[in-house]
Amino acid sequence: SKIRRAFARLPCVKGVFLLGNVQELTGFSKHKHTFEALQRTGYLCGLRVAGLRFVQVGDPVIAHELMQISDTADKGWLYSVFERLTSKNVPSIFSSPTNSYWKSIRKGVAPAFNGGNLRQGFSRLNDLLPAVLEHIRQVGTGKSVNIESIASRVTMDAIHLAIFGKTRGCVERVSEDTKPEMGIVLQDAFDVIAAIAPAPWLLNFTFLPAINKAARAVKRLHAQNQELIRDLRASDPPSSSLGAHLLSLHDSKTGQLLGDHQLEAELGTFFGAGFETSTIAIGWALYSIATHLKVQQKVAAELQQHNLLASPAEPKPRALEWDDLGKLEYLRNVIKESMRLYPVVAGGTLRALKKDTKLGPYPLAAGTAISIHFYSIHRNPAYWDHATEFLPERWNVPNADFVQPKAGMAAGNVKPDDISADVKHEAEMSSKPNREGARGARPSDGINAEELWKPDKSAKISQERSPVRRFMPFSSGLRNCVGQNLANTTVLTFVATMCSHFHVDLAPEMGGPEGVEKITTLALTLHVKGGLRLNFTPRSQA
Ligand code: HEM
Repeated sequence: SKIRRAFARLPCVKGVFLLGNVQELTGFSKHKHTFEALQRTGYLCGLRVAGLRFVQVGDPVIAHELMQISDTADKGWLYSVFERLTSKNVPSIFSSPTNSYWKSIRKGVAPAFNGGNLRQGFSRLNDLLPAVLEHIRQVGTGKSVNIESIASRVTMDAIHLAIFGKTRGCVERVSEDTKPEMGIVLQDAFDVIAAIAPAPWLLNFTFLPAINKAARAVKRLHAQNQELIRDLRASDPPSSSLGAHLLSLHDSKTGQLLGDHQLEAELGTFFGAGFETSTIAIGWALYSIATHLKVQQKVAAELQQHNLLASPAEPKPRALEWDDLGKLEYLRNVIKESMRLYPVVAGGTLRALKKDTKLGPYPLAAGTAISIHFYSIHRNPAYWDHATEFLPERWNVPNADFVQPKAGMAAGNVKPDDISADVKHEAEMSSKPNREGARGARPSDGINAEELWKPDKSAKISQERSPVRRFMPFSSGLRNCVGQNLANTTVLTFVATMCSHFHVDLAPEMGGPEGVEKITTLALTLHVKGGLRLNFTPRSQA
């Protein structure tokens, strides 16, 4: 009742009688409706649906307070629903509160994503792409492809490479024009979670046909995860791989190596967190390029500058190399801008207050559930000029990931080189070399994938307080995405290769950007219902 009383003082948006804000919290376009609610209420408001109450935050400064290493808030109870996806409701790196278990897993797996290891695995990732290029050529000019079906085969194999050091052969069957079987199982189970998130107990009512279908999807995922563990135990993954790291992890409570249920939770999490997200990020990046001709021309010019662009005179340009990723600055900015306007995890992250806390002017009670809405933060006009326009150039400014100091901000208190605790921590957590990584990941070892997304990581922040992040497609603070270097590398490699070989257009049947907008929906991810269709015209054609 304390939560309820405090909640009642928040600006709220009128909802449906008894049910509440169904449109903002459960509707097809809930990302837009929540954003509109936040716009009307000063970027902090209370929304409720069927007895559940959420404080929505669309202001990066307030979000910053909540996502820091403070004891203000932690991952909330809603994350336990993800544990339904693994057997026995075991916590994982994703669902666990920020405790010693989480810390031991995070520290243990982070090195698998460091620059040295990604660099080592790059050529195998890159080797996946010729089959994709060939498939698109075979489809032919004037016919559209579902880019998510195609990209998902690469992202699935890329995650397999990261875990097992080998692919699952998904790209080999790219001509099937569907997502790989394993991805379909994952997606079905995640659809269940998105639908029943606030009421996971619903899964017990298996006598209802819809729930029965959902329960079967979750069961299939459990079986799939168990098969992955058997594979992992039977194979001998390279010591730099994520799989080897997982196999050598100890439970901080028992001191024992992780058991099967824990491994299942972790493996399921890595596939669940990395597959759909990376796939859709590729889709949004190519959509943005396809719908902005001048941007596409600039991307092509940059590729040409590095001899990576196909043309009638040069139908087979040289293959992309690891070092190119560091040089394609404009394309990286294009991808960042697409992640700003279309953050895959648009609904953001959830926190529960650990103690009574004032958010902005509103005192809230311990236990209050807070939703940090990335979509709104990324479009909040108080923090972004021309917030709804697609402007890759905005990323040319140093430290553009962070709230820019405004005139009148305590300029006298500038502390040069002050990197905030969480940024330092992020860097430490993700860059400690592992045993083999120590060989592969020396700082002098050429371009490190972690450095690719400058100015963020190497930011020299000069603000009085720790820097406030306004760009957070991978979340922010300690609980940010541990796989973001792999994601960024996969997305950039895929998009660069496609743009090297093809001119990309939005397929006419999508009905232009307006048509795409109409069928864009937010479940767990912000995606185009039914998939995004694009036309590819080979640049080698005259
Ligand atoms: C473009 C692709 C991706 C996006 C946009 C993305 C985004 C995110 C976000 C927003 C979070 C925080 C979620 C929350 O707080 O509820 C997160 C966490 C996480 N992501 Fe990603 N992710 C991507 C790719 C990946 C990949 C490729 C992997 C690994 C294979 C991965 C593994 C994880 C894990 C394990 C966590 C939990 C980290 C922790 O709590 O310590 N993600 N991701």
